[in-house]
Amino acid sequence: MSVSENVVGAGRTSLAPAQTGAVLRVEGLSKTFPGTRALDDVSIEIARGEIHALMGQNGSGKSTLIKLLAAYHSADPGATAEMDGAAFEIGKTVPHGLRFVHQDLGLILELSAQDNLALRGGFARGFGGRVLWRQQEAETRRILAAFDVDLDIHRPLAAATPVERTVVAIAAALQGWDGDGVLVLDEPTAVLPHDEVQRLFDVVTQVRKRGTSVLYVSHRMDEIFTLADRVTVLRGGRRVGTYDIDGLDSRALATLMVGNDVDPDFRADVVVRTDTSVTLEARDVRGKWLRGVTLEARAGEILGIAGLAGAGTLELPYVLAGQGGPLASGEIRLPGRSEQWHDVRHAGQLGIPLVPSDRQTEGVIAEFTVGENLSLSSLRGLGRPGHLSGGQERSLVEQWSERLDVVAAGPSAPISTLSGGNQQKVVLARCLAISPDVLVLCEPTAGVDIGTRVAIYQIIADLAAAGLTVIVASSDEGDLLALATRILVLRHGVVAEELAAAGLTKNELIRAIEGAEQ
Ligand SMILES: Nc1ncnc2c1ncn2[C@@H]1O[C@H](COP(=O)(O)OP(=O)(O)OP(=O)(O)O)[C@@H](O)[C@H]1O
Repeated sequence: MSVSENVVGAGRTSLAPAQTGAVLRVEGLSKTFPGTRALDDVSIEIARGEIHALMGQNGSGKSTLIKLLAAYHSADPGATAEMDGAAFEIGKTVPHGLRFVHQDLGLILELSAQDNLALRGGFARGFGGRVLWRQQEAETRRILAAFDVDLDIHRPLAAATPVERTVVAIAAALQGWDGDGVLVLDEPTAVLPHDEVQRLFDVVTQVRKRGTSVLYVSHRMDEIFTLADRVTVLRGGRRVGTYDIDGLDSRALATLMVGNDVDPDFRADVVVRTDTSVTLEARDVRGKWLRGVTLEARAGEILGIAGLAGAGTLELPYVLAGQGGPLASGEIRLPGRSEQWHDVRHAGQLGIPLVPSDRQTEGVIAEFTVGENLSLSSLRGLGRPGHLSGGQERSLVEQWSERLDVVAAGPSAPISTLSGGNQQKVVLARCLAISPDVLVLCEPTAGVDIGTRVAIYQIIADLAAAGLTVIVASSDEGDLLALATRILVLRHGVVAEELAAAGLTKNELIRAIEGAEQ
């Protein structure tokens, strides 16, 4: 399907690509890594002023395509590329009108918004190179005003919300450049809570109104249907096609990505247990955001934790796993093992595995291989005391890689060569490989594709059916609806509502999270 065959949906602010032409055109793009053909003869055209989604399963080549556009990787010979009709050497040069916000945002969190913008765009300087701070401040405010954010420009970004940081990264990318071009956003909402996603959409819509096209990578289907005009789907490094969003529904899109029928509204068939014994109790849990949470969970139960940013949702899993930091307080016990209560600051000794929300900094050890990352928690149980059995380690790694369908060149491949979603699968496998009785998950499917997501839901549901207690905190309502048997909704650090998950609709859950009247 060529760009000119597409009609952009009515009611959107962009023009049909046929009327506007392509601002970016790439043809015949391939990339081979040792042992992996990450992209194979891919073509893509971005129309002027459109929001163009790029979707595909983990490892389908989305990040590779973006890294080639950014000239981070070199391309295999044979590709051609044009920006605004001018040819450029893809993988070697980056045209002026092509800007990027990568997943890690590329910001220095110890510095303020003003300093971060100046580091990219340069400081306003006067005589003798002296920094003109007043001018610098005015320029920072001018840049950020375009995005309608109320941000303290002098405060370190560490204290800003995730969406504020994302906005600063977008502003930094667009600095010194108004109008035509393409802004590439690589999974900007991977771990943004629901309310902040809407704010980011507003920012993206403003960017488009300036006439800038957006190439938007995301695994979240609802975002694509809200925001995008067209979508290019990759599968196994090849382009499946480019489609008008208005002609698709989520099941059709999921099926294009995976290659066979997938139900994006999958709900795990987990039996609600009230007859089993309580396996985890926590009382008066407090922290940076938490203001006194008391909860209990039973064997075979999947307890969901929901809430807006700042409600303490994403802090709770860390505190329960003994990683809540110096502000954490409260008590926890695992009655299946002992009646003794433990201070949550020492809960680490209970060995509750945690799938952390930020796999880059907390989940994987970048210098280790796939196998080493996966077997890390299980080493004590492999072989005789003091003697690690290489054979047992290999078989553990093989078994879990297969079970979670980890796409890697092999167990000895560096973890950094895996796609983001496949790294997440390795982190999950590491936690499951120790056969825990209680498992705590924070954003378990961040950056994970729809097919794998459903596979992960099914594995967790099967383990719960066999007696595992699961606590799952997520900013993605889809995770909670697919998995949980019961959901605690946190507001302002306390449990504001408890919902039975059976029959719960997404709107009901969102209303509860936002604290609106039911
Ligand atoms: N530097 C590298 N060395 C070797 N293989 C790599 C490298 N970078 C990516 N790959 C491989 O290329 C393939 C495509 O990876 P890529 O990161 O582009 O996928 P993706 O679609 O962005 O996935 P995700 O949604 O999980 O982020 C994968 O098989 C990956 O393991």
